[in-house]
Amino acid sequence: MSDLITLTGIEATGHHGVFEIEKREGQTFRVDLTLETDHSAAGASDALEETVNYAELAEAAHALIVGEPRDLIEALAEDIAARCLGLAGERATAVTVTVHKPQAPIEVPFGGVSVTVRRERLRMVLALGSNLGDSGATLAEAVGALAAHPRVRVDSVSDVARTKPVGGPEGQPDYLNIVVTGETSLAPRALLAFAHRIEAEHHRERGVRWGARTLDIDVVALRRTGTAVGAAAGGELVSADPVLTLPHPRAAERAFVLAPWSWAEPEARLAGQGVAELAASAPDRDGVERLGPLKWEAAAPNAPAEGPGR
Ligand SMILES: Nc1ncnc2c1ncn2[C@@H]1O[C@H](COP(=O)(O)OP(=O)(O)OP(=O)(O)O)[C@@H](O)[C@H]1O
Ligand SMILES: Nc1nc2c(c(=O)[nH]1)N=C(CO)CN2
Repeated sequence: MSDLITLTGIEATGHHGVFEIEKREGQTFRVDLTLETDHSAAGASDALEETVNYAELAEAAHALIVGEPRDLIEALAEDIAARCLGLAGERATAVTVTVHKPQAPIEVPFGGVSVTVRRERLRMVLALGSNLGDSGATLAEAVGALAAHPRVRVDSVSDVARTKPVGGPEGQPDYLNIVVTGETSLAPRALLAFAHRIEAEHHRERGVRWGARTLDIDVVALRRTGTAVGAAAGGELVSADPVLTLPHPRAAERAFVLAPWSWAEPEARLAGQGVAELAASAPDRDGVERLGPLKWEAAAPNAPAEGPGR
């Protein structure tokens, strides 16, 4: 989508800032935002329901400027981006938000200071595994925690696979593995940090490489929205960053990831190849047994609702 809705100069007094005096006295904040959308339907029908009402976007940004004080304008920009994507839902793919702070406490003459964030809705594929403790319950709670995040939407949870351990020390218990697909408006690094937080809540310890673990959550792939599941590498994010390598560097050779993913999304592709075909030729394919659905809804901390960025 390459059509835009742009709002500039949404202005109000807010109480954001690191310093106590900023929180107490307040100052002017100004916001510009651009929503990436598709105007073809609204352009043809002339119907407000087919687009995102710019007044709602402006009111949302205004409410956050005058609302709960944040220390950083980065955090305010992040909140506004999330709210706009939540309001727009499927009608937008991305938003760019700039927060200006013209009276910032800077001791030298300056012409202006601002931060800009761009956030987009991403299709996500996560692989979860566990081979210590009550693995079924742990996986169910982890899916519940993912679904309860306001900026994550879980669309499908694969059947559970019982799998033979791949790599790592001898004598580990079998794993339970699942794949979760859905959408997020979190930045990729923030999604990984959230996954690590859920792992930590389940007492994940990192010792021996590929050692037994209570819970592992890997980001297998992220894809821009608006590209079909089966599209060859369509919109797939690629990154060589060791903190978050995309797609996951070992996913394409792991039947314990590929098989459950193909059960949840039979047409899925990874780096241009069919996931089901990759699963059928992965070295560990004979160690994968399909058990059945995971009952996770009851484990959700809050009932899953709405969608990313609400
Ligand atoms: N796509 C990714 N998903 C999850 N972690 C990743 C990814 N790319 C890089 N990493 C990094 O890998 C590091 C090790 O992750 P972790 O301890 O989960 O590895 P592991 O599950 O034992 O092994 P493997 O990476 O082979 O699945 C993490 O600190 C993380 O920053
Ligand atoms: N069967 C199985 N083997 C593994 C798994 C896993 O989830 N399942 N995870 C690993 C590192 O992430 C290493 N080996």
